[in-house]
Amino acid sequence: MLCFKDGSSLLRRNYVRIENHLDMTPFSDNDEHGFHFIEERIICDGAPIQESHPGTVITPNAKQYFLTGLNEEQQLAELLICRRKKNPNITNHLLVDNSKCLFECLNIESGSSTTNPPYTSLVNKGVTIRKHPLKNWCVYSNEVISKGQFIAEYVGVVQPIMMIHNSTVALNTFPNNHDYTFILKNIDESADGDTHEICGKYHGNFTSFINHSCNPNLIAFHVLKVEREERKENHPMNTFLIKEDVHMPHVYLFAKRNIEQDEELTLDYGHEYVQHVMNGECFCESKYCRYHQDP
Ligand SMILES: C[S@@+](CC[C@H](N)C(=O)[O-])C[C@H]1O[C@@H](n2cnc3c(N)ncnc32)[C@H](O)[C@@H]1O
Repeated sequence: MLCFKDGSSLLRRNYVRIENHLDMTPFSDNDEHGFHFIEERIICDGAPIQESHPGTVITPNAKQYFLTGLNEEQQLAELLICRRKKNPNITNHLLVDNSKCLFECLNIESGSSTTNPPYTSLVNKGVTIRKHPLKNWCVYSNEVISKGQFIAEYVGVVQPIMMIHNSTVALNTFPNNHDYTFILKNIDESADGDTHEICGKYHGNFTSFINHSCNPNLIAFHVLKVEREERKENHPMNTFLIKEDVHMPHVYLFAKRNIEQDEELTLDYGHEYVQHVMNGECFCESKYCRYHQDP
């Protein structure tokens, strides 16, 4: 059994059981395809880290929602902003700005240690990774998970998108043809498209092995970790950001609905990905599958 920190908590460890019912090949840390379990994302050398946007005001017309009640509107959200500092006036809620679908979470349970980031994984019993004849490795929950629960951060190597697309050697020599990239949403409006991605191919945690489903039970949020905040008198939140990394948000996975024990954890990779990277071949077996056609 592998044991690793999930990147969300400095104290808590998530447990991963590896099972391979097909050929009993052990999947280990640093196995034949060179996968290394890591605890936090790695920023690749040369990736420009932009810290800017002084005075960006977040959520001027904010509404309040609770994390455990994600609704359709929230599920469409593109960005979750996570403050490191607590605002004593606001407790346990998310704020949504409809115009940009900004999420803001405050005071999410962070454990007893002050060094803990705001998220502590609520998944106590960890996950099991098993092989499937068509999808290869799959991740299953070892416990019942409630809608809205935080699962883990998608970690890997953060790199400029061009790096992997130019690096055909790396892609072609990899012993399997699975793809492990997560495009980061660039929220810098002056920038031309997305610039960075997280590659969980060689370095990652169990989230690298989460497969696509057309009816997923997880949802990914792009999270900006606010390093510092300042008081601003006229602002409804009384705060504004003075430092954020707009190119490299963190990707946090949450339960989109209640999940049963031993249910496979899945995400919707999006049409572009399934069409172009998976050639439209989806084995999610969901009755809502967008790609499977009955013979
Ligand atoms: C991030 S990896 C997921 C883990 C992967 N199954 C493995 O064995 O390492 C993404 C790759 O898994 C495969 N995959 C994920 N979801 C799938 C699905 N619903 N149907 C078929 N293949 C899938 C595709 O090859 C895709 O590029």
